[in-house]
Amino acid sequence: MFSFFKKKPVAPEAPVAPPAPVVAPVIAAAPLPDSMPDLLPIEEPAEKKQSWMARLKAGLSKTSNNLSILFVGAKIDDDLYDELEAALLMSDAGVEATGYLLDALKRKVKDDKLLDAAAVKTALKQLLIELLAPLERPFELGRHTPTVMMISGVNGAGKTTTIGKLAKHMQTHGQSVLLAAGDTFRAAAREQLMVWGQRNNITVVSQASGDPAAVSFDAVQSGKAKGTDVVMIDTAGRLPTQLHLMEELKKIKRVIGKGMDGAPHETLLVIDGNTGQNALAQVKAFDDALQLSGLIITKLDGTAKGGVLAAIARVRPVPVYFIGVGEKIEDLQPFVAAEFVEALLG
Ligand SMILES: Nc1nc2c(ncn2[C@@H]2O[C@H](COP(=O)(O)OP(=O)(O)OP(=O)(O)O)[C@@H](O)[C@H]2O)c(=O)[nH]1
Repeated sequence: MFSFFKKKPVAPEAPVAPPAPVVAPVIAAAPLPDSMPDLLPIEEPAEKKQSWMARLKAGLSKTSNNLSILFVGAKIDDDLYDELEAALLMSDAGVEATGYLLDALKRKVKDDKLLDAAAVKTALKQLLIELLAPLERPFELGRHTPTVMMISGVNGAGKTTTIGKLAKHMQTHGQSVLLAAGDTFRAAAREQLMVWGQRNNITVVSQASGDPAAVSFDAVQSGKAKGTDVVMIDTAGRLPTQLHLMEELKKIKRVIGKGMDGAPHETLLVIDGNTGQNALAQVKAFDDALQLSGLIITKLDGTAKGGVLAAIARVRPVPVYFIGVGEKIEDLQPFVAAEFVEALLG
């Protein structure tokens, strides 16, 4: 059993197809671009290592400062509720979730006859945990061989770095991983993944002149032939308003399904948590197009918009598998509602 991933017993799969040719060009080692930091070493010196909770807390401090300050020596009156409403909206919790939380909190204060601000804060924490809990879902591996993951998102959301972090985590936990450089739009993105794969001994399927659907298909075939545990398919960044590119994503998903029945087993969206309500719009648009199975929310470090998770929970509750608070490998961790709320209002 893994701490980072939940391992399911392997289910019998359909007979393995004959090996497909894998294009795996050898490219000279080049300096890694800034956008793909070297993710090794995993272990940092103990004195430098902050615990996950400390890093999560530090990352969310801009959001939490705006909320926590309200409860310091406050009276429970309309002013407190007005300020709380403003703070929740400023944190990009959105109108729906803010209204829901305020109504529920007022009811609880009345029913439980809460008299001081500290008790109200505790009640708010409880309500937030209840709201966010349905987003919490352990990431399961081992149901399929390979488990095929398709990763999408807007430009710069953190897709490629997140794939790198997850691949290293999986490799560390004894899983074999194969990556598909499905971002055929940006040559540098492909090279970035290739160089990183070489350094970390992870096979990357790539095509110089690429159709992303074909690269994805090759990767799935190769993963099946080799009995790889996980195939992760990177895709080029795109905006939901670029309709032809959204159609391309749907095609990639369909073609992956032709490579393996039931694949992709995980259709993931990476969102930049710093974009607040815009991130919610992305969740809706990508979910409409792809029927997402999960989210990965990056860049929650330094954001004042951490409330967006409440908006997602209320409006489009797609499970959040992982959250990220920085560029290092250990800065990406499974989402746990109680931890998140503790960091926000602890
Ligand atoms: N501060 C911070 N930066 C992050 C985090 N995750 C990723 N990044 C950085 O965000 C930048 C963009 O990351 P990429 O992985 O290249 O993003 P992408 O979505 O693959 O980008 P495109 O290929 O252009 O679509 C890089 O500089 C990453 O190091 C995070 O949790 N916190």
